Amino acid sequence: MSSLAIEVVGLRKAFGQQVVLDGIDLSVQKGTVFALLGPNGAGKTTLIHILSTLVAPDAGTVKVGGYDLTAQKSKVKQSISLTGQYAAVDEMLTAEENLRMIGRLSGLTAAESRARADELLQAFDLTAAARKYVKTYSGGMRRRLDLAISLVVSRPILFLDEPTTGLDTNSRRTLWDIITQLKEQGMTIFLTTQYLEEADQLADRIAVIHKGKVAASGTVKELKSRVSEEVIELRNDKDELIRSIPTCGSIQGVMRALGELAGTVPDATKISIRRPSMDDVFLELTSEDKKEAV
Ligand SMILES: Nc1ncnc2c1ncn2[C@@H]1O[C@H](COP(=O)(O)OP(=O)(O)OP(=O)(O)O)[C@@H](O)[C@H]1O
Repeated sequence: MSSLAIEVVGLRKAFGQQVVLDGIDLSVQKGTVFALLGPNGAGKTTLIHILSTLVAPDAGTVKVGGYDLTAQKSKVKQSISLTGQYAAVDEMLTAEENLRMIGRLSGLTAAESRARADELLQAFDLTAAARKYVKTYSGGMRRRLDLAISLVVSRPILFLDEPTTGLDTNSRRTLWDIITQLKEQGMTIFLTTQYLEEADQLADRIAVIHKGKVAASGTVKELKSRVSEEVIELRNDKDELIRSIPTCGSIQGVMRALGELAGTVPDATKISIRRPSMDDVFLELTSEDKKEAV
């Protein structure tokens, strides 16, 4: 049996004249977290919608859970859960009612639905609020419920479209913990995110899509090492960043970079050297004028 949960080869999708995905190749190992990054409008949601059978591709082969997306669509559906940006939660019901309703709709008995709802409310720290209307929930509680709802019936592959967008730091960290636990239970998680830190924290592998193609893919470490070894940062009195310069990490590289800068940044009062971040990777891969490391 293949060790891959998702295999995509030559995937294409256009909406009218607009080519959104122009030959995407990627693969995701079972039991790992895979993060898809890309600028706004890069096609992340479109890709997740194709992989979760909501949108048909124009060309390419896609296997999800070992099944062919086109020829074995119902098998694919039975292998996946999806939490989208606008999940189907009824705000006029309580969390408990929402979970039980989805259980019943998914074919569980009343007793099974109740037991599964209780289990998920506990796992997602929603027991105290279980009987409150969802419309009274905070953004973080709401997002935990979205995720819980998509897990009422346990499936091996979970798609998460921007799971933490708009959440505060604490809620984001709680969701990261939950996602990590799901992975530890053996689930494969494919997520899209605008937060590079999220990909950095969670993902075993990352793909950056840009202009319809995979601009780069690999582990966080591999992607960071593609950019530069070290980044010099210059800041002013107010600690605002005024220049960042990628370097090859050698003393000569740092000296060269500083030599080239001489006299060009009179406002700079502080200097630091740091490892590249995912932001550097993202900018390097998606910006029109790339900065070469010196
Ligand atoms: N059903 C559709 N009909 C026409 N155009 C569409 C449709 N769905 C998406 N698009 C277009 O495809 C492009 C990619 O959209 P998509 O939502 O996949 O990007 P994204 O990377 O998820 O962006 P964001 O980070 O802003 O959510 C956009 O230009 C969008 O307008």
